[in-house]
Amino acid sequence: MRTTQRPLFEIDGLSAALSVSGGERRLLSNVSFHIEQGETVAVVGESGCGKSTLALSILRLLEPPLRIVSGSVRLESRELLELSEKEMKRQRGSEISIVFQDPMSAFHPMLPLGAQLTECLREGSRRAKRAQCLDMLSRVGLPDPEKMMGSYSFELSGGMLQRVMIAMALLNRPKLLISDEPTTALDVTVQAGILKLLKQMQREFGMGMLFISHDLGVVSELADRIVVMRCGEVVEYGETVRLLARPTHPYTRHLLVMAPVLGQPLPEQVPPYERRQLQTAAHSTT
Ligand SMILES: Nc1ncnc2c1ncn2[C@@H]1O[C@H](COP(=O)(O)OP(=O)(O)OP(=O)(O)O)[C@@H](O)[C@H]1O
Repeated sequence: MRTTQRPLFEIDGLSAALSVSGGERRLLSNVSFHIEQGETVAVVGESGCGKSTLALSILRLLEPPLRIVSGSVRLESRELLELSEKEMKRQRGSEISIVFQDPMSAFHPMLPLGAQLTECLREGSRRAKRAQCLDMLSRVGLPDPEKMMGSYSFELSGGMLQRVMIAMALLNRPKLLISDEPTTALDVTVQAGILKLLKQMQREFGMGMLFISHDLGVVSELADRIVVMRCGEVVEYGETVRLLARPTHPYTRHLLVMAPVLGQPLPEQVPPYERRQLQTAAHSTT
């Protein structure tokens, strides 16, 4: 429910484009939504719809030929698109953190994990930083944090390394955590554990979470509200329970049919002829 106060995080009319010879191709068109403190908002859509472009735009990490064209991105009323690069650098990793899809590529293979974790902390003595890292590693459910600090990324399983990445993202207690397909690269058996951990950490720290996924089934467990994106545009946006029970846009219905985890029958509101079409489409692509 929208309060009268400004939300924790707000995107308004955000558009981004890719420069191509003779013009531009829109990758995000007029994207708007907000996230309250302690709330999870999921952005869902198929590959190529612009989810990662959105995450990188929020962090101002888009590189040419990609660029933000217009709009506004506010964290606690601060306009991120107007900050200097130095100010924005300070926001990243402290006020807004991100957990990426592939934990293996997020760490330097030749540096012990402990050194990479402590590097994220700006204040405090070496000893205090180490203590903070050990505390966070145990909070994310890793056994033997001392040993973990001296380990290298290639020595850990994907699931364990994803937990280290989550610990790293949370070290500075960010106000907003962006999770960009955090379980896609992992075994099905460890996915549920990582989702549970993210939810638990979010509750513990009271932060807002933007959860990016191609899978409506995964986000149905986690999100308070869902933003459905297609070809860079928001086609539907609403509370999870309502959106899953009564999707209004045909594309949302299509994603529902494609969501294996959800395993629910199609909502009654989908007319019979459309059900047949959607089910046939789902079967023909699997
Ligand atoms: N650096 C780039 N150069 C050219 N095109 C790009 C670049 N980055 C993204 N795109 C294009 O922008 C569109 C959106 O890509 P984006 O990675 O944001 O989608 P996505 O929804 O995150 O997809 P996925 O789930 O596969 O990561 C795609 O058509 C993609 O090909």
